[in-house]
Amino acid sequence: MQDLTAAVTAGGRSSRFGSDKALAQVDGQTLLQRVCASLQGCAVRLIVAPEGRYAVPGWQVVPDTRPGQGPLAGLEAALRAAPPGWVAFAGVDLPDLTEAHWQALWLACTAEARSVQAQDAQGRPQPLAALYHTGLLPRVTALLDSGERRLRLAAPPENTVLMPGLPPLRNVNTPADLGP
Ligand SMILES: Nc1nc2c(ncn2[C@@H]2O[C@H](COP(=O)(O)OP(=O)(O)OP(=O)(O)O)[C@@H](O)[C@H]2O)c(=O)[nH]1
Ligand SMILES: [Mg+2]
Repeated sequence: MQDLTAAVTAGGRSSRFGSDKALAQVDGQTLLQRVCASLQGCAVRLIVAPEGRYAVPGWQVVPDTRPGQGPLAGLEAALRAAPPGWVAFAGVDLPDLTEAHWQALWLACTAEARSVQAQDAQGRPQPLAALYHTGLLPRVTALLDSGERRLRLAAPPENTVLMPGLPPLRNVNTPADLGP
């Protein structure tokens, strides 16, 4: 984990949630705190968000280079700010993320890989709780410049390692997703 740069992308508007979901609580902790806790073992720790919106001790806030353009733009800002190497990139809205999730992805890295992503039970990749290499920055910038916004295109499929079998990650988009 020391060799990974942590980057939590938190520049969204939470329009479906209705208030800032990063500050919503699960078991006495905010969603942002929970995701940060899963990445506390990383030496460099970044939150991509507007300056002044969040303060987490030990975490550096990096502003979006293209505010409001979505998580692919958040990844661009993260890859730009990170030292060369691997970035653990997470959404704020995955309260069940654990250090074990990141360690499993880290162990699955290969020499050719530029991204490592968990696959859910339906076989869908999970690009918002995934590893990305800083070498992807020119590709991500070119995608955004061309108007592309889909995070799942950030890495070429042939350089993406998919890992089935990890515990499913709950994704919070509305207050109902927080459970009863
Ligand atoms: N840095 C950054 N992160 C973003 C941006 N847009 C969304 N995100 C983050 O990407 C993650 C997943 O995005 P969504 O579930 O769509 O969150 P959201 O955009 O805040 O919510 P909605 O407005 O309901 O779509 C969350 O962690 C968001 O904070 C952005 O423009 N910049
Ligand atoms: Mg959104």
